[in-house]
Amino acid sequence: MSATAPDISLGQALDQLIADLALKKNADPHESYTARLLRDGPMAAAKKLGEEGVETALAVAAGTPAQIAVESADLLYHLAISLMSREVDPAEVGAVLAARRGLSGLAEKAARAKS
Ligand SMILES: N=c1c2ncn([C@@H]3O[C@H](COP(=O)(O)OP(=O)(O)OP(=O)(O)O)[C@@H](O)[C@H]3O)c2ncn1[C@@H]1O[C@H](COP(=O)(O)O)[C@@H](O)[C@H]1O
Repeated sequence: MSATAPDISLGQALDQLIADLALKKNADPHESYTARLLRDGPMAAAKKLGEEGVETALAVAAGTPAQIAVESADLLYHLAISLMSREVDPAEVGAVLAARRGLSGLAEKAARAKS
């Protein structure tokens, strides 16, 4: 991995990506991979997302930090495509994460086990 810190945060890069993808939604599928994936629909997007999840997991298990970063970026791209393919606003995902903030995963699990 690079010795210096990147000059863009993951949140900023994701916001930028999501804005860029919205502009590609109705592009020519011969000129835009995004448009091609969206044309192919949610089932194809889900398959691609699963593949990228496995590739990321394999990188985490045995890859270098740089390989993990590359596979993670592919995974996030295909997650963004998958959300678009089902018309889920990425802000909804953000809201779920924000609502969970400060609630320990362990406490949440324990509360679930009792109900
Ligand atoms: N961030 C990405 C991005 N990340 C990953 N990918 C694509 O996803 C692929 C990773 O999936 P795979 O390794 O499975 O690739 P593959 O086997 O060639 O894929 P398939 O043949 O199975 O479709 C990469 O090779 C890229 O082609 C991306 N394609 C596009 N973007 C962004 O989307 C923008 C719009 O792209 P277009 O819609 O193509 O103009 C670009 O400017 C980028 O910012």
